[in-house]
Amino acid sequence: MLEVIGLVKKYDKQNAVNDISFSLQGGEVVGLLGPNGAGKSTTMKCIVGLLRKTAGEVYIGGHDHLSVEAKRFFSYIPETPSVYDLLTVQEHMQFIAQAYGLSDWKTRATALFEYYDLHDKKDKLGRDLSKGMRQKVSICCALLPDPQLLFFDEPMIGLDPKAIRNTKKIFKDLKDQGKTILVSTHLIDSVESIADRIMIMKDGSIVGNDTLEKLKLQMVEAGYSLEDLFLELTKDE
Ligand SMILES: Nc1ncnc2c1ncn2[C@@H]1O[C@H](COP(=O)(O)OP(=O)(O)OP(=O)(O)O)[C@@H](O)[C@H]1O
Repeated sequence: MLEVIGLVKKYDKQNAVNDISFSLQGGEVVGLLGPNGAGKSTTMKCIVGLLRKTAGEVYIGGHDHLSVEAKRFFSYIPETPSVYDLLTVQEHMQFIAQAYGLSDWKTRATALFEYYDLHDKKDKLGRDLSKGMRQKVSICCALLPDPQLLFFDEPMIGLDPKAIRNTKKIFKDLKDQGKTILVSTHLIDSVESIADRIMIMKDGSIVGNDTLEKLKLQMVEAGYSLEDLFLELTKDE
């Protein structure tokens, strides 16, 4: 579903992403973990085409990531969900439907509003939404075209415990629907319960990449927790 080969991103002379390669199979949920500044957001933004990569190749659904064909496969939910101040929640969906040329989107939008508890908010303006609601609107907009692959950048930041629990449930449901998900975070426990695989980034490189099952096995043998392993792999020399 996603293949990243030798991705490099330099800001001036600094290598923010340092020749990384990885892939995601269809239906896999992968957590991209790393401390602040590790390069997670830069990696994601290069993959979705918001930042120009310095080198490397990225394929989505077998297509170059910048092609229209690739764009039909995925949605990206940014760290700070930005909504249009003067569009209502319903108008956000209409905007996405028109941009993607979706017919018969209203039934799907209504179902998404029901599911994400936005039904009574559908006439609210973007500027009047809380951070949690903005995120839900952002997720509904992302799901309206029914993408197979979803990128979430730091989805738990700024959410209260209830909204964090809801977001975890959303991941679980999307996983059950067979979606492929890459989620970047520095909050380990936010992905521990849903990720099939964890990739750990440090200083622009991937320093750990394994299934959660194998990682847990290694951790139990070594008497570690996932947090211990994360701190060990990302510690400064
Ligand atoms: N626009 C930019 N110009 C110059 N350097 C940048 C820019 N954006 C990010 N960087 C640098 O690139 C490196 C990777 O940053 P990035 O935001 O990708 O990390 P991150 O892992 O997402 O961190 P966080 O968890 O804090 O969001 C950091 O050293 C950062 O200072």
